[in-house]
Amino acid sequence: MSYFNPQTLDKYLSTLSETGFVRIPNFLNEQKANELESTLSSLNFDIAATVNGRPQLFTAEELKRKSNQEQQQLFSHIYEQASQGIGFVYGRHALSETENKVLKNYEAEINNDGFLKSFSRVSQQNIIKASAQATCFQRNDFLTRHNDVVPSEGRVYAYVLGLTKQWHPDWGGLLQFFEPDGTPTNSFAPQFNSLSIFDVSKIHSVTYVTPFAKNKRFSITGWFRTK
Ligand SMILES: O=C(O)CCC(=O)C(=O)O
Ligand SMILES: [Fe+2]
Repeated sequence: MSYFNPQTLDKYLSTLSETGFVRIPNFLNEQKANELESTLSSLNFDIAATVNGRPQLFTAEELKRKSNQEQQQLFSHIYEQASQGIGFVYGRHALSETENKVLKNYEAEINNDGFLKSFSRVSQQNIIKASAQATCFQRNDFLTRHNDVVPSEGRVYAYVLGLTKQWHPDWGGLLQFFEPDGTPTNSFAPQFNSLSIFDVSKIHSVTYVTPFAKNKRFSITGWFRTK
């Protein structure tokens, strides 16, 4: 059984090179997508947040150990920065450090030669790897506008593999693109087993997940890289 759904990537890759982004539906074999979804549903995520302008990771226990006052101070600092368009809060689990077999297997599959070659061809750059992290956005999580350019990592394309089974667009959590002046353009609502790919220079955000979101927004995200 093949890990990916047999489909021709070519038409999607031409859209990617013409517009800078594309979404491929039904990307993985259905059974593999279900397996990843149930893996993420029971995974421990650290909490990634921007503190004093720097990304920080907390374990859930570390946050719980803080007093109410410390938590309030931390979040009022995070929200003050966010009000100026800086920062994020969401759950993250790095695949480079995971012991989980299902996730390890995913990482190996997304790094298969065929993909790396296809993405090298479209970008006309030598893509040597795809990085990966599992993410979970729940109520009150967000990721403000940014681009994904990191020259030291040689990021070329970002990808988001959607693993949320049920989502309502009114719950937020949209992958939202913007013009450089902040005008919103395209937007992708979470969609199970879709692979969204975009040029790292595109400005984007994950919109605030509302307090009435009933589910968690699970994804595996990463970058196709030259370094
Ligand atoms: O989860 C998403 O849709 C995008 C995540 C993202 O922009 C990032 O991790 O840099
Ligand atoms: Fe991003």
